[in-house]
Amino acid sequence: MAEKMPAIMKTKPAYGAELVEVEVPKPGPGEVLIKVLATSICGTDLHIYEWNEWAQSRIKPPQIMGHEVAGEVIEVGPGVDTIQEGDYISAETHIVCGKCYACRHNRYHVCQNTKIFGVDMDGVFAEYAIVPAQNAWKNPKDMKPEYATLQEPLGNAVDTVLAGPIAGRSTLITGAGPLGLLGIAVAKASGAYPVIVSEPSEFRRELAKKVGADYVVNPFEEDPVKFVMDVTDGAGVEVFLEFSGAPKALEQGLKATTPGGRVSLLGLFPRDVTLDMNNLIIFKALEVHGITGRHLWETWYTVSSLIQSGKLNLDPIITHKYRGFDDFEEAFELMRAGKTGKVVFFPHKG
Ligand SMILES: NC(=O)c1ccc[n+]([C@@H]2O[C@H](COP(=O)([O-])OP(=O)(O)OC[C@H]3O[C@@H](n4cnc5c(N)ncnc54)[C@H](O)[C@@H]3O)[C@@H](O)[C@H]2O)c1
Ligand SMILES: C[C@@H](O)[C@H](N)C(=O)O
Ligand SMILES: [Zn+2]
Ligand SMILES: [Zn+2]
Repeated sequence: MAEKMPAIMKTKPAYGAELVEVEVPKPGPGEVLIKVLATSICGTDLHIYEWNEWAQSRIKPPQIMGHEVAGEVIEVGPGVDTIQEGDYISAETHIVCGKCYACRHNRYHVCQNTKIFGVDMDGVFAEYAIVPAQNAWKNPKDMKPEYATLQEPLGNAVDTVLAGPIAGRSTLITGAGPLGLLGIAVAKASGAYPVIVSEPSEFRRELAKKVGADYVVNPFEEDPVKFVMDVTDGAGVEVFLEFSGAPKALEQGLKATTPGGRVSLLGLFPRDVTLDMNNLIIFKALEVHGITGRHLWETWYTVSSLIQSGKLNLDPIITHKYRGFDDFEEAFELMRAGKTGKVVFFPHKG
């Protein structure tokens, strides 16, 4: 194995990142070293790349970026007995403490001491990467690396879609970015019908259709509430899944949800949102869920089984594949411009 490797690093507290040569790391106690077979870009990586306000407050350059991954374990550190060399793993990115009030209630997804790799420490946009053994998830050997790396964001989508009954339920999804697209795939595989998607980008509406959306609407040209009412004979949808983080989409989705329906909110809003709570939520007796991260480890079992079932239509979502990291800037700029679904790197060129 080479001693040095290329890695996409946030080198400076400014826009962008650099492709640099760094030492291949050694796994410490409780850690494993993986050969990265596939790694994908998350919206959080874009925020770090853009150096937005959140990134400025959280990231400490120099740091290797990236957290969605699939790889083969090539070395285990001292004290690791759950994972072996040769295991094919993906990784939960939230490193939880196991000791706080939330963890002791089995609510690891809201651990108050959560650290995230690729955010609070070096990540996986490299040929080799360190993963804490407690965060490793073993994959079946025949799972394609480009699917295995998507399991972490798929976990977000699964928790959003499956926070309540979905089979046979009319469903509105607002936002068909990478996560909304994964949400469509999960909703369709789980039997939702009809799945209506509100998304302003034509490119992403087309992707939504390819993934399986039954109806798409452009909320900037047509009223999505009227659209939903027309499709559902005036009833409104049973399930509203918010994947855009757009305040207007939230309001429209709540209006389009049938009284007594279910709402799951994953999108993060850029500012405080003002809503008519009485008429949009309370008098409609809506069931509202905030969604964050993934349930450990129940969600991973569901995600893995859904992929293995062959029912998740992931191929149209993976719009860009890169061998090596040489063209990483193009990948980031395309994603920033909203011209992608999921972007996957295969770091090893050979
Ligand atoms: N809660 C969590 O744990 C968690 C985890 C990951 C991501 N997120 C959030 O989930 C959201 C989706 O992530 P992503 O990577 O797909 O983001 P993205 O920005 O790529 O996608 C958002 C999509 O919403 C669309 N949109 C904008 N305005 C809209 C409107 N008025 N109506 C309908 N659609 C509209 C955009 O065109 C875009 O395609 C983001 O807000 C992200 O921050 C939350
Ligand atoms: C780190 C963040 O981007 C990640 N996708 C999460 O679920 O929290
Ligand atoms: Zn992420
Ligand atoms: Zn904790």
